This record gives sequence, C-alpha cells and structure tokens, in this order.
Amino acid sequence: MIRARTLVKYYNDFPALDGVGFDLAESNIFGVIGHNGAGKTTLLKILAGLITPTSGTLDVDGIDVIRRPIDLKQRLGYLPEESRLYETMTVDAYLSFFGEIYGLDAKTIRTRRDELLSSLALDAEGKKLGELSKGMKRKVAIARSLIHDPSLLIYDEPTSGLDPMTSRFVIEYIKNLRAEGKTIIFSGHNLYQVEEICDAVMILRRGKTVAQGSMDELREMFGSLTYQIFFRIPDVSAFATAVPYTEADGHYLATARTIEELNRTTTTLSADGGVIERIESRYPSLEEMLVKIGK
Ligand SMILES: Nc1ncnc2c1ncn2[C@@H]1O[C@H](COP(=O)(O)OP(=O)(O)OP(=O)(O)O)[C@@H](O)[C@H]1O
Repeated sequence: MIRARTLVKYYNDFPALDGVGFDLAESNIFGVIGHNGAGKTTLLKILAGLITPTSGTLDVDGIDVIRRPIDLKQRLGYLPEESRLYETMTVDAYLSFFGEIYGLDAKTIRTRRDELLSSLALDAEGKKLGELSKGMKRKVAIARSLIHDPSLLIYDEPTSGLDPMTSRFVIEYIKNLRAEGKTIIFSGHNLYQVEEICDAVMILRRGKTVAQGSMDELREMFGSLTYQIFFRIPDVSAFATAVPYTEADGHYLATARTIEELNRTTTTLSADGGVIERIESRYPSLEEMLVKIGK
C-alpha cells in the first residue's frame, strides 16, 4: 500500500511538483501522465526514494521513504527514462552483477536470471550490452529492475522509443507482472496504452494534479458521454435534425450529446427514410482529456 501526501519539490525557486498525493493498493497499475515538463519524472524519482521532496509524506508498506529511502531498495525495481548500461558487459554478467548488489546468492541469481531472460524472450547469449538493439537494451533494463523480485516497480516511460511490437510486448509484460501481484507505477506518453492497462491514472499539469482516479472516474470527470449514430439515408436533405453529422462513402455519422438528443435523432431519422446501421456510446479518450487540459 502506498500513501503519498502533498508532495512538493522545488528546484531552486521552481515548483516542479506542487502538492501531489494519492493512495495505491498492491497489485495495481498506476499511470502518471501529463505534457512534457509536467513533473512526472520528478514524482517517480521521489516515489523511488531517489530524490528528496521539499515537503510532503510518503509511506510504502509502512516504510517512511523520505526518512529511510534505503529501506525501500529491496522491494523496489526502478526503470529510469534512459538506462545507461555498461556497454562492455555481457547480459549475463550485468544481471549477475546487479543480483550481487542486492545480496542474492549465486544459485538464486542464476535461477532468477534464466527465468527473466526466458520470460522477456531475450536471447543475447554472449553478446555485450553495447551490441544490443534499443528494444533488447530496454528488456535488459527491465530484467535488471526485476532481478531481486521486488514487489513495487517504478517505470519511467518504459515503452518510449520502442517499435510497436516491442512496445506491445512490454505492455503485456507489465500486465503479467500485475497478475503476479506486483504494484506498478509508470509514466508514459502513449495514452492508449495507459488507458488500456492502468487501474488508476493521475494527470499532472505544471506540477499539480488536474485529475486522478480510475479510467471510469476520469471519464465521468471529463463528462460528456456521446452517442454516435451510424446511418444511411437516400436523401440527406430531407433529414431534419439539429445534431451535427458527417458523411463518408455514402454512410453518415451523427453525434448526440444526450439520451434525449439520441431519441429525437433516431425518431426523425426513421421518419425521414433513414436506416440506422449501428449506435455506439463513446467517452472522451485520455488524449482528448489532455488536449482539453492544455499545457
Ligand atoms: N534537476 C533539475 N533542476 C532544475 N529543474 C528541473 C530538474 N529536473 C527537472 N526540472 C524541471 O522540472 C519540471 C518537471 O520536470 P520532469 O522531468 O519531472 O517532467 P516530466 O513530466 O517527466 O517531463 P517529460 O515528459 O518531458 O519527461 C521541468 O520544468 C524541468 O525542467
């Protein structure tokens, strides 16, 4: 369980983070989103005990992270925005090295390393880190974050710069980590991925929380469920409607903003000789929310 309260971080006199807080239960995925410079990395580094906030409190499973960041190390796996790997080391040597840093014995390191290489589909036998592709390097960094089997993972933009296949792989991998009972906090700019996998999302703007909650709660906050009516009509000039509609390839799409508008539109449409093909209800996407919030 994580409890963060009124976290503030000033860089000189600039408030990069300004009163952010949240609760997060275990085995959940928490997404932190926002425009460039909104404060995501700053928040993630505070949560990982890597930088000290100017003020605020942070409790992870009873550990006061601000006072005792070292106590968090064994249960934390952190993936920075850009991992600098030791280019001349082999993958095996690199993971073993980190296993040793975490105090694991040789047998545990071997078992854990082999499990991770296999689950991450990382076949880098004998290769040096400097010879790996960006996607493989990211997988190695993920393996490093997991070598000591931590319960909390903090991943800063884990899919940035990856091709669609590798990006999808990483997202599915994160979902599996949740299924294993791990808690994951991550930031990202791919909002469709955030929407897909997060149990809760925080939207940051200029260091402040603009909105946070489950995707359903955010959709409620940003309101406006709309109804999209897909239809055909022989003579559209006969369609006496007040709702906006568009045309593509002889098919039409009208958008109603309330259930009353939906009812009125479908009634008028039938009376005017139209045929409804389907009706979909639609909430605003995270992307639309971010655009609405502005920089
Ligand atoms: N060490 C630092 N010294 C001074 N200012 C900093 C420092 N680190 C971050 N900042 C500033 O704090 C603000 C928040 O930065 P942060 O890296 O947390 O944003 P972000 O949301 O992660 O951005 P991005 O999406 O571009 O990675 C930015 O204006 C940044 O310039």
